[in-house]
Amino acid sequence: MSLSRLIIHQFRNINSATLDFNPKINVVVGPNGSGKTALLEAIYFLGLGRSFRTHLTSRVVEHESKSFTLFSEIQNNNGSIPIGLQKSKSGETLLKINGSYCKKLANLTQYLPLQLITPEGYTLLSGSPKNRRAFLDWGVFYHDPIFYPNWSRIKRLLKQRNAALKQCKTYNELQIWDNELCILSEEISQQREAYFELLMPLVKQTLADFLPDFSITSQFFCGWDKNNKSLQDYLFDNFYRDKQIGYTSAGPQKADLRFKINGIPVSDVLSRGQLKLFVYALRLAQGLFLNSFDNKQCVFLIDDFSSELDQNKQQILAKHIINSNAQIFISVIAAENIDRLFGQEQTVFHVEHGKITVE
Ligand SMILES: Nc1ncnc2c1ncn2[C@@H]1O[C@H](COP(=O)(O)OP(=O)(O)OP(=O)(O)O)[C@@H](O)[C@H]1O
Repeated sequence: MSLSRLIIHQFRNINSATLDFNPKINVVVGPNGSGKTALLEAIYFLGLGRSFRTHLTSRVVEHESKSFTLFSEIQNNNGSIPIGLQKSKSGETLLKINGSYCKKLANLTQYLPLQLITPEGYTLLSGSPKNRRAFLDWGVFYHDPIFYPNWSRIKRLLKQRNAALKQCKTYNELQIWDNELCILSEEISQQREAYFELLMPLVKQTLADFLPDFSITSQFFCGWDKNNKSLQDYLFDNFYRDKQIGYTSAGPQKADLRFKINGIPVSDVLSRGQLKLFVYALRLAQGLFLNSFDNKQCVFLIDDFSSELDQNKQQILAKHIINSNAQIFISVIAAENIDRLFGQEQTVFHVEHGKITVE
């Protein structure tokens, strides 16, 4: 899957643009505040139906306009799919996929598997487990079609269970949710673990190039200590404690990925540049996985490619990006080094005050 064409109207400072993209590498060059991130944000909006910078559509629509519109052509294994999305400041959404109106923005996710890497991307490793669950679940979502319905059901069950937890007096009153919750939790934990086991060898291959001086261990934590007791037993034993804190403290909603060097979390050992390289290794591996196991092409949005990486690391990273078989959009402030890194493989877009031109 790749984005072959994008027409933008009134999105941030981009008033109007018609862009034909390279199926491999697209470099977006421009000074600060020119609209590079706005272009990546527009692509992200098409892939996920939301922004990565704000949850308020009114911030994304051009100041003087009432709505933004994005038209795109997405190429997949069977041909081309037109997608149109319009969102207004007052909250109306119009989505058309392949000629038919569509109500759910969530339907967009199946057309353009997107990975975003921003300068703050290292929070995947240093931030809360929620970030790592989102990372893992992105891959499981595309790999295993029953993951999403299972996970949606678990989220609903947990919401009901947490509400009931506050009211009930004995554990037995929760049993009605826990029977189904435990079965589904086992299932999605197995799906997550199976995906992680297949992904890690790809991550390690890339890490051998990116961070050759470190030996990094990885571990999937399913959300409770499986070797100690079953989730059913945890839910029973934690009843009074959970009731006090007001939520369920064990289960797949607490899953995490743990990466360590000599037993210490990577976020306490690696520098910011090194953490950024680790995040690249993780996300590039997901792109490779999607390509080799799921026969889909991933789209990478890389905001501010060169930040915090020295020349040598940029070169190693560029080599992996070229070999990733994904479609890549990279934003940079200055293009000089980029030509040397990506050579003939790229199309360069210049952005100046929201106007985009092709080199
Ligand atoms: N809703 C909007 N309407 C019009 N302009 C906007 C809107 N929201 C933000 N802007 C402006 O759009 C410009 C583009 O911002 P963007 O973040 O895309 O810049 P950038 O090229 O990525 O810059 P940097 O290199 O500093 O990250 C900024 O000048 C910003 O003030």
